[in-house]
Amino acid sequence: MTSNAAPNPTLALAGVSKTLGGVKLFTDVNLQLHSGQSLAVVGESGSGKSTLLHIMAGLDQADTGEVLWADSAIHTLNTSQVAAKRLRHVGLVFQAYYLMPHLSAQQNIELPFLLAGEQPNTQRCLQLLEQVGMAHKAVSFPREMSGGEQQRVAIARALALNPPLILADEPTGNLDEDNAERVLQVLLQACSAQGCALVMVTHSLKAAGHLNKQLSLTEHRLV
Ligand SMILES: Nc1ncnc2c1ncn2[C@@H]1O[C@H](COP(=O)(O)OP(=O)(O)OP(=O)(O)O)[C@@H](O)[C@H]1O
Repeated sequence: MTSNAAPNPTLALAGVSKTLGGVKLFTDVNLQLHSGQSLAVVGESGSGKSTLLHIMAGLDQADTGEVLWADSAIHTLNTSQVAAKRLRHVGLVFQAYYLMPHLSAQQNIELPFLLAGEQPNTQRCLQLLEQVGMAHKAVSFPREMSGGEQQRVAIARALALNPPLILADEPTGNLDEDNAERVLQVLLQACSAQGCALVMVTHSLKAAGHLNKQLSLTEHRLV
């Protein structure tokens, strides 16, 4: 590749389809997302948004089609190869947060550094806690936090290693209006300042409107 060639998209899906439990969720999903771009995926409950996000994350396999992270065709890799790449390439925010219950808020955000074999960047972790409005709960454990507080820690954790791709499932779902706005700005700032690409599943059309592009899973198509 020459130095002025266009970079590969951070995330690309081509011809992706999925059927679960005999029910067709979606078919022939195609998209490309580049550094700095943000995409909201909306659609009715049960339309398959979370499943699509899990396929983008390499946590679930498509029945057909290709999933690429930059130059890696992850549909051709085995589970441990995908997991190793995911650590660096993808920051994930799950609907159910999945914080480690025996770790404090700060330790949860430091965890990606340890998994990547790095010394935690304490300054960055504290800065992220501050950005999501959770600095005052740095030493609190998940059981001592509300759902919305855990959600904000999960968002900070997803950003810790500054991954090229952020995949967030309803990241504002449990937040009041002010905190929803706050975490949206944190996610969008990661796009504009760090060049992350962001996919956000949401039921909130207001939240979706903050992103560059909005697509809907409707009648088995992403349109
Ligand atoms: N392991 C599974 N086996 C069978 N069906 C499943 C499985 N996981 C999910 N489903 C079904 O697939 C459909 C899509 O689920 P998914 O969670 O992707 O939808 P969604 O659009 O994210 O919904 P919501 O907006 O309510 O979170 C649902 O009808 C769900 O019941």
